[in-house]
Amino acid sequence: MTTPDRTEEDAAEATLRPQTLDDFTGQKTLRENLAIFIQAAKARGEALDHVLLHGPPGLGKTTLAQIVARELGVGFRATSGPILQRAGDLAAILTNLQPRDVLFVDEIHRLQPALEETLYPAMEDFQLDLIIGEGPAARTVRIDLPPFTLVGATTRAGLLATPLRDRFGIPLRLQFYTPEELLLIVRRGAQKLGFALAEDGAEEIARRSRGTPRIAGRLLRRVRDFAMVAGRPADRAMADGALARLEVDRLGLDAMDRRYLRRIAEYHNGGPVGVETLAAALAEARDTIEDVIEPYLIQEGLVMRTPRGRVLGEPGWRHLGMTPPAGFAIQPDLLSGGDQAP
Ligand SMILES: Nc1ncnc2c1ncn2[C@@H]1O[C@H](COP(=O)(O)OP(=O)(O)OP(=O)(O)O)[C@@H](O)[C@H]1O
Ligand SMILES: [Mg+2]
Repeated sequence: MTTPDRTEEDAAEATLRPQTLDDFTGQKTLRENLAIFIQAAKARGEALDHVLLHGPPGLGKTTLAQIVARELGVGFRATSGPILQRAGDLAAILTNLQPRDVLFVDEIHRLQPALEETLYPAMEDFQLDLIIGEGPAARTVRIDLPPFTLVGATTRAGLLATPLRDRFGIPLRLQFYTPEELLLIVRRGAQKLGFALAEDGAEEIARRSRGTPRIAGRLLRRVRDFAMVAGRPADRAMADGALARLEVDRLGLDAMDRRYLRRIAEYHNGGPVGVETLAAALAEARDTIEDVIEPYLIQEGLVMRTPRGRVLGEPGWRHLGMTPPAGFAIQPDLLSGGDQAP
């Protein structure tokens, strides 16, 4: 339920998606910087420099990419790393862009290496090198592209090859949202859905959304369902009951989060334990653990990344209702130079 990854149900998200930079709550510094770069590019009549959006799922990368195109008043074309298979597909998209258009490439870290190399001259000089024909008769033709803005999105910038990362003039990192920001998002969402949500009900949802607008939207829609069926107003008690039934705990963690924490506590005495070991034990992909589960748990201090593996933090033990083993203390050497990706 609280997995920040996109699911089918999130098709309903479109209704809640902010359309303008002003409508976009939170990420204050990022938003202010972006507004300036957009204004300057528009004033010069040039394409905006390439933008890299990175951060955990559900924080607003796709939303921001659409907003950038709308604020620039240009066309928006979207594709994704795994969808693009052949250089020809990418060439077709690039040559069909209008000047200053935004090309959004989601999950850009999953782009094939060969396509990545096609992108380098396209991003840098707005040129495309195409190989025509085969064997000895093959020749390269160079095609001029309209100036465009590539907006790339990735859950971890560390997964990108350095030459690709370096070609983004505007790298932007999205942060988890504060409960106050989420409260604004929940209130606004309830309004858009035409749903009477009491202030304390909104607070409860905001507090338990794992710092993630996608989860806030999802919990909001579910609480609305419970309130409708129960025929009672959606206040704190209603929200609390609904979230408890969805197995969202008081910190907003879901069953998977708790399974992860319990594994470290019960099988590894609090760690350190390697991420591969955890992935195998939990039957989850390592990427899912690192991109989806861990970022929030780390931010909240429930778990820590150390060079020797994951270690349960004191709040992690407390949240599980367990006491740390005797002599539990984080050794300073464990904390220096963690293997955390940038
Ligand atoms: N700042 C915000 N204010 C209000 N709603 C937001 C905000 N950011 C995101 N949302 C909502 O959260 C949902 C998820 O956002 P989005 O799809 O942009 O996330 P994402 O970062 O692209 O996720 P993924 O990594 O899974 O692609 C959207 O429905 C959007 O309406
Ligand atoms: Mg997205």
